[in-house]
Amino acid sequence: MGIEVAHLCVSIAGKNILQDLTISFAEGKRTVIIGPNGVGKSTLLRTLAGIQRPAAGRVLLDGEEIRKFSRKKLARRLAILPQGMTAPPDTTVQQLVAYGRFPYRSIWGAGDAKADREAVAWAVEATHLGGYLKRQVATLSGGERQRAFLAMALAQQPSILLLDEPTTYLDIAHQLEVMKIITEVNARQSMTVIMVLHDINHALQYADELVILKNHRLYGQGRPQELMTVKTLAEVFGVKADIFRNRQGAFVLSPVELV
Ligand SMILES: Nc1ncnc2c1ncn2[C@@H]1O[C@H](COP(=O)(O)OP(=O)(O)OP(=O)(O)O)[C@@H](O)[C@H]1O
Repeated sequence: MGIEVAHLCVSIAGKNILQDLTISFAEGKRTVIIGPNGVGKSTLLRTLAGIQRPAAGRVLLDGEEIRKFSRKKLARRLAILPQGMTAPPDTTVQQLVAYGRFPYRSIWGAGDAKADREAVAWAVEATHLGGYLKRQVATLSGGERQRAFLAMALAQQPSILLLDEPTTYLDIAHQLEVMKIITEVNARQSMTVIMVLHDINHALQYADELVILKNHRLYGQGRPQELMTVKTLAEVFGVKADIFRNRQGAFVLSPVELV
């Protein structure tokens, strides 16, 4: 069943940020949300995570209203990695990743130590952080830090992973590394991944499905090859572009000029 929104409207500070969105997110797939700056992509992600309350409409997880889930119950199903995460001073990578286990602790702090160890070990392995466990998060490079926060989210063992621009500020090799980790986790664990990306070529390469927002509404949802056309780029981003296939057979987009 997974996660869906029905006639979702969100207002912030008296402004309508999302209007009448109805979207069912494909279970076990990678959905990429794209759209112009300020259209409401991060707001949609926060609303899916239960952080932002809808003004109208519903957010459903397995057919149940998300607001009915306790914080811990929700965190066992769903993890979000917002933009610009920072860790408390002196936090080590090991401690950071272990924070991901909070939904599995009782109010007394007790948990299943073996399950915690296994989940942390798996998250560390998936993100290739084995050599960094004792390092302070503050001393990591941008790419390492992003992997550390990703590991914390993975340690939650969610079935739905929400990522807000996970490759921002990373160089091209580290962008690919993060996208590869996300792709592997999605494939091996059948984890539903919903992420906001700005790079349209990454969206084309890594999305099973695209959700495109325009003017705070749903412009379209579907397979990248079908939805991401020259017409869509002109209508949504106001950009004229060439689209062609690279040697791997993937679609690549080259912006040419403003419409
Ligand atoms: N706490 C807030 N107070 C006032 N306005 C807000 C708040 N949070 C978001 N907004 C506004 O809501 C709109 C949508 O913001 P959001 O961050 O969801 O857009 P976005 O599509 O993710 O943008 P970007 O691509 O620039 O990251 C913006 O106009 C933003 O200024």
